[in-house]
Amino acid sequence: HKMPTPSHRHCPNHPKGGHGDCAGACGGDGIPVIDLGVLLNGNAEQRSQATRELGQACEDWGFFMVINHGVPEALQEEVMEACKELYSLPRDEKADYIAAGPKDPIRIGTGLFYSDVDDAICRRDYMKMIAHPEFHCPAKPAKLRDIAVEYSARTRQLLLELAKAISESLGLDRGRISEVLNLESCFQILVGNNYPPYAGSDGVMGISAHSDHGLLTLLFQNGVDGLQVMHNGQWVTAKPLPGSLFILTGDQLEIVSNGRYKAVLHRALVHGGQTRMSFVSLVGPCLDAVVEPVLELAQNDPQGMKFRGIRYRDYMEHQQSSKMNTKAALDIVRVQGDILTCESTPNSSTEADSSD
Ligand SMILES: O=C(O)CCC(=O)C(=O)O
Ligand SMILES: [Fe+2]
Repeated sequence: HKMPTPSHRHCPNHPKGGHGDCAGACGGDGIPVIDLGVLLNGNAEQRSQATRELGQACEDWGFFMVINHGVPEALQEEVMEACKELYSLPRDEKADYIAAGPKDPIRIGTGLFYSDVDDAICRRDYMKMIAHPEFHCPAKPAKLRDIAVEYSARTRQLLLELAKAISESLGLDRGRISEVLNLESCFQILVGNNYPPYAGSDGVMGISAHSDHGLLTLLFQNGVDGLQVMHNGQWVTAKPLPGSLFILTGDQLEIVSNGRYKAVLHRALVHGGQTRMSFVSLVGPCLDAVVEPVLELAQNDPQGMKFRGIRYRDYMEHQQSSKMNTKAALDIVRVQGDILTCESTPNSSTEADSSD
């Protein structure tokens, strides 16, 4: 059953029109803002209010900004700098990673392909490294390791705290999602995306519409906007509040919540004159966890169980091996006859392209 809808405060940034009301504070365009300081350290009443707002953000948007998150800005700068250095290494120092396949723990790639969902050429360079349960990191630049160890630990802790509050927002014990997904052994990947400037950016974009395969994704950027999230059928450009981090809901949250919290569809545009960079820290279930709707949620749902169980490792493999985009990967576990909208594009010619 649904929690009672909290009384909506009117969004001060949107006196009229647009997306109108939003729960709690909100940034431009009504994107919800979650104050982690209040969520973790507020008094009981403040915490339960913040938890309701978090649930509302997951349900209405699948996307929000966190403020007072405790990840030092200096550390974010260091991540950005180290990543730039990695990109600018001579090619032979990166050759092993460039040759790596989707199952390798460290991978550097250049994407240039046509996406027919967006009718655009997608142009993105990326660096991916698995950070948990085993930590992997390129040997150069030498400073990257310490920075990545700390950054991955801090963002993982933040995302796991959010997972507890999200669990509570679903009316479950705080530890329930963590328990069913074995988040102690969670999968975590860091991704640095680099989008070169593209003058006359008509028909060119950075990354085509997709949802992330994990549970929760944290993202920040180099001051150049371009991330868009789908909300109420419209693309909304995400403009971060100073000091905030973006959080996106992933496919595994949609599955465990039995469809109540949907994975957010998102994409990134390129900038005409500036390089855009984004940095992703994605947390998912333990690779061996069989992900399925939490039993209590399915039992309380008149439509019953909306997804079948699947091992996260298999889900990821499926998502990465098939030519698809948007949210087609979820269809493999969707229970037949379900009336949820399906946004799959079976004839798509794009590669699987989300943060893997
Ligand atoms: O660059 C962005 O803002 C989005 C990146 C993204 O969606 C991803 O890496 O999965
Ligand atoms: Fe993504």
